[in-house]
Amino acid sequence: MTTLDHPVSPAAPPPAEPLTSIVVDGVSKEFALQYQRTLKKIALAKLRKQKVKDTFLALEDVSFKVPQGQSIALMGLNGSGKSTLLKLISGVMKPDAGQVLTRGRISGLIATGAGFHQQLTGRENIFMNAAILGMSKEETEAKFDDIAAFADVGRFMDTPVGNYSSGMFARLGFSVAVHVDCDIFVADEVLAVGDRPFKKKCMKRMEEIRESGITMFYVTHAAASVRRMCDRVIVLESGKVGYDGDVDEGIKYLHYDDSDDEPDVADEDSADEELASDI
Ligand SMILES: Nc1ncnc2c1ncn2[C@@H]1O[C@H](COP(=O)(O)OP(=O)(O)OP(=O)(O)O)[C@@H](O)[C@H]1O
Repeated sequence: MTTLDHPVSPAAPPPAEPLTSIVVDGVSKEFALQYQRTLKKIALAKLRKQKVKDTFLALEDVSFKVPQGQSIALMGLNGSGKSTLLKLISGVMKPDAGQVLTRGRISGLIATGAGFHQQLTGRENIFMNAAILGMSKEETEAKFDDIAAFADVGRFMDTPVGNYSSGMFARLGFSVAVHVDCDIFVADEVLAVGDRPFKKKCMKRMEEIRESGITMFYVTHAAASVRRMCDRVIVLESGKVGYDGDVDEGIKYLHYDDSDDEPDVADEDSADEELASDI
């Protein structure tokens, strides 16, 4: 990942045209699929003239630009390449072809608990995670009470996160991510974790992030929250951009509004609708 010049400064006068926040230009990412794990199995497979490894193109020639302040829902079926694209944008991974350019500081949540150390306490992990996201110790100290209040893990703040439930883990990670001053916020299915009150709090916070002019790029399957929070939908299909444009058209494109959904899927959708309207 390369950085675009001139990070957004709060002191800068508002430009006539929004600055470009993210450029994804002809990006491809290939993964190696290892069929045999041990040396013995590899040797046996080679003797039997079986394939020991293969490659898989998770992203193929993906291109788009995002203006500063736009809020994008990255959608698509399981395995279509959403998380991989998010990792390339956040700089966790490098593309094999093409380039990704971003402007300013990036924060967000790529994987629940990524960068957390099981043996360290919630408090220690907040400081470590915040440092990874580019916050100084003083900055973290100043925001610590807000981060702790948002995570709301109570007395568990001073116990090792290895003893946390998966929801508590997610709350802590999300809480640090949303308290970082950033220009781009990326998030992978944040609303898929946590209980209902926490989901509500996350959505509210994400709305605040959006309203503050931060570029948002997040993966979701929830049509109602996309309608509420996004200006644009990008749909990935087997690693390629299948759709890029208006939100309502994007949801239609995905058939997420079809009335012949399975009952449990319809329930999930109406819960999402309810959650979005609750806020
Ligand atoms: N490190 C890796 N090694 C090999 N294959 C990988 C790796 N990471 C991802 N893949 C493969 O790349 C494809 C895209 O994965 P990715 O996680 O980006 O999809 P996704 O759209 O986020 O899926 P989901 O909705 O299930 O989270 C999948 O087939 C996955 O198995």
